[in-house]
Amino acid sequence: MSQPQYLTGQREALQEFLSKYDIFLFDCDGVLWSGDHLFDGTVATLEFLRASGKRVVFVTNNSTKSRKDYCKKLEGMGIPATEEEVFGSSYSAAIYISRILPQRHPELKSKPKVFVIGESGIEQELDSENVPHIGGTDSSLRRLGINPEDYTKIAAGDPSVLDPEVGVVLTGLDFHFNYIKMCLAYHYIKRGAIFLATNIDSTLPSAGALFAGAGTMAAPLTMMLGGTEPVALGKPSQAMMDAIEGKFKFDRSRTCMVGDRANTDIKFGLEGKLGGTLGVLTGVGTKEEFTEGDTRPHFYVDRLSDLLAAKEA
Ligand SMILES: O=C(O)[C@H](O)[C@H](O)COP(=O)(O)O
Ligand SMILES: [Mg+2]
Repeated sequence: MSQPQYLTGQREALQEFLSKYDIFLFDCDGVLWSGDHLFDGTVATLEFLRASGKRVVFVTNNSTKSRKDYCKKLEGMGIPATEEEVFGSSYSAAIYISRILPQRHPELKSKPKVFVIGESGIEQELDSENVPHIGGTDSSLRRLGINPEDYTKIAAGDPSVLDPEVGVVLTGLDFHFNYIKMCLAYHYIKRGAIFLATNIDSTLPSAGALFAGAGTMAAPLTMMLGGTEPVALGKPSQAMMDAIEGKFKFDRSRTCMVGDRANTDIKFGLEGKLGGTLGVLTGVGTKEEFTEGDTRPHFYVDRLSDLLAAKEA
């Protein structure tokens, strides 16, 4: 397996690297920022790339925000962006549910609703595709524990707690995850609902450390279901890559994926047969993973702003 080329501090190698690509797909968490902490030089680097005629698309697995929310976050951090330049796992899942799934599962016509475990980003993107949904940020589900009547009603399939029109369960990063949501999702799936996830990242980088990722919302269901894994629509899913290519019509050979996580971002770029992948060491991935792991980027740098060294003096 080839060794990735380390580019930090290598002006000529960085210039040659940049000359290979017209479009950069940018992961967000762990590359541009850690939570709400913007990494130094991020704005200058994106401005440099855009001034050099490069196209920038933000491709994030973070399903808590919609494209509109991400535009606000990016603008707030001094990074101009349009909704057209943002592609998140919530949007990828919403497109899949509204446009791909009905072709494969005609039975969903009578079960159009999605039971959501996740935050507002998923609800907004399902709304953008006119997909009806329940759960999510519903305050009646943001409670601790479970009542005796919950047990009896769920066990009996009472339609007042198990909506008979739910045909899909979609999990994503949920900061209000709890027992009742898990039990409802399990019973929907046992009753035939299709098990999907926006993404199954194990951890979430924030404040320079790691926290529970979206995958930890799906994992308990997989255990309860005896090992059944969800179909995940975020990176590295090629359904997401195909949707992005369909929207931006880019030349894959002239496109580079920039990310901090080997098993999502780098795998996404490699399996998508992009012209290149660049790992950055400011998020989840480590130098050992990038240089000795099973999924290695073509290139890697310590931090995104190292690309600025390519600028002519
Ligand atoms: O747990 C998660 O959902 C992920 O850690 C997080 O959302 C990753 O976001 P990305 O690095 O793809 O921007
Ligand atoms: Mg990331």
